[in-house]
Amino acid sequence: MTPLQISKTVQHDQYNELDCLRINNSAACATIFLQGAHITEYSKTQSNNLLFVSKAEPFKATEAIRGGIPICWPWFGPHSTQRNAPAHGFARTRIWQYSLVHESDHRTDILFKLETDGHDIGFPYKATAELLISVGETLAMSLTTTNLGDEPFAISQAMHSYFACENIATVKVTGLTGEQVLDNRNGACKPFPRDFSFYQETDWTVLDKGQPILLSGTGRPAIQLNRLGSRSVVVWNPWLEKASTLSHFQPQEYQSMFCVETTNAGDDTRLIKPKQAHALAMEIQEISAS
Ligand SMILES: O=P(O)(O)OC[C@H]1O[C@H](O)[C@H](O)[C@@H](O)[C@@H]1O
Repeated sequence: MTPLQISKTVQHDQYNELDCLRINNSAACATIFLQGAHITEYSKTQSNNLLFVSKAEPFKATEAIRGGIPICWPWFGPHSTQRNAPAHGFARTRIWQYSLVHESDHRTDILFKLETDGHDIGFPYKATAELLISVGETLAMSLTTTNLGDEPFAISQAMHSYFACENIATVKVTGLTGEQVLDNRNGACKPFPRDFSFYQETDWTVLDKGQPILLSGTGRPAIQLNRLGSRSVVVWNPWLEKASTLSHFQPQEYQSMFCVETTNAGDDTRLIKPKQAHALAMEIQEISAS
């Protein structure tokens, strides 16, 4: 397909089996796939992609992309009761509708929308998920869930952000002073270290107060992660052994990625009443060379 210029800063393109939008403004460029409303590239002008995407990713229809920022919705992790429901919900393999809502020289805002009609496996409710992705000096994303039905429902969710790094051994996660940390591998609770480094398989849900988090030692500018509507973060690296069991992933790539996921997970699950909405938002900001 020849890319179609749909506005000054947005092109509609295709990569392998998937349609995508390519955004280019004076501050940054980005690639967002319509399947999953899935951003795989965010690069400030003259910089590298700050998101990790696996070299083994085939970009196939109905298969979740390994890397970027998968949207896990309307549940995170395994479904609480239905074993046959897909891990991390169904939003990441659906095609979302989009509209360009704002464009200037230095910022482009696109709104993605997914609607459920009560017939989806694991989620018998009517709802919309609306994801605003704003590409500029910072990358801002806001995911609003609205209950369109007559009964309340609970959701857990994530912006499952894969960050790129040169060497996992030097990465530091600072400011995540969780009061409760759950090790998702074995259910153990433990304190979260003040300055966290990766040295083994890590899969933690940290319940916190939603404060900013600093990601540094990545071999590129440090990142500040700001959140709204989130009092939990999932910190994940599969390390070598688990990496070899993952789809669309080369085992050694565990050294060049880590996930610090803006979530409503664990005890931070949210109840949404009829006609009400909940928004989960984050902003990723490069702050300096590290
Ligand atoms: O392989 P996926 O379904 O994309 O999940 C990848 C990972 O996502 C989260 O970080 C979970 O906490 C992990 O337990 C899971 O392994």
